[in-house]
Amino acid sequence: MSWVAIVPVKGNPGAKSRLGERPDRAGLADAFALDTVGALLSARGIDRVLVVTGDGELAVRLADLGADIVREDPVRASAAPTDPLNAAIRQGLLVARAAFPQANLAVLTGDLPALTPADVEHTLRLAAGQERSLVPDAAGAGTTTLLALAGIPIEPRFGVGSRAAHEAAGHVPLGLPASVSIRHDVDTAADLAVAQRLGLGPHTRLLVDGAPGAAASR
Ligand SMILES: Nc1nc2c(ncn2[C@@H]2O[C@H](COP(=O)(O)OP(=O)(O)OP(=O)(O)O)[C@@H](O)[C@H]2O)c(=O)[nH]1
Ligand SMILES: C=C(OP(=O)(O)O)C(=O)O
Repeated sequence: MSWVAIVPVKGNPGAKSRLGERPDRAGLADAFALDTVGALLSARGIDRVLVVTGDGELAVRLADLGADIVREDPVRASAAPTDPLNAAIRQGLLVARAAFPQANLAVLTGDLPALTPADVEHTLRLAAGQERSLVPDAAGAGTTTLLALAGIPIEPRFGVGSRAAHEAAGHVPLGLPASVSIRHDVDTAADLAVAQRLGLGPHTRLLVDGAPGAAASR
């Protein structure tokens, strides 16, 4: 089966504010996106990765990895000032549906620095059996990945309580244990310490290993 991934990336200066005021915040936010996209590009079954972002510098680095960039529409975002994340995702979904009408779609948050290609491939195998599905975050209330088969409408409702909102819209949670990398988005320093134990992707590992103990002690 053929899948297109859509990844929203806020970019800097505002990204990952819940990591707190720390000098490596912006670099870590970039690294999370690079590692998420790198794992997706290495996963069998993912044909294209579309990144929706307004951060031009990061877009160049993501494009160098092999991502297709959808430049976030500032008009669209400002028309939905309370919900720019879902506005950006809708923008990516429109591009994907128009360019790849036969593809199944998977929306992933761009903050999965421990994501492995093997976990992506396992997720896609499970998702092939459901018109609409989702992967909850490790805590269970949020969503890291929202999936729909080709031609099935998909309405993103990311944000607080998104798992329940997505389930109400017909997305079935896939049977993945909380330990798998695809359930581990990183919002806080504590999340980063957990992701470090799972195994970080190369961009994030470089930053975290450069400051030993930083992830666990903040
Ligand atoms: N393109 C785009 N992506 C967004 C936007 N807001 C959040 N994202 C991305 O959506 C994913 C999940 O968002 P969050 O976990 O809230 O990330 P964040 O907004 O950087 O983090 P906080 O500042 O701590 O809320 C991450 O990949 C973000 O980069 C947005 O306005 N536009
Ligand atoms: C975007 C989400 O959560 P968070 O911002 O906490 O990562 C979500 O779970 O839909």
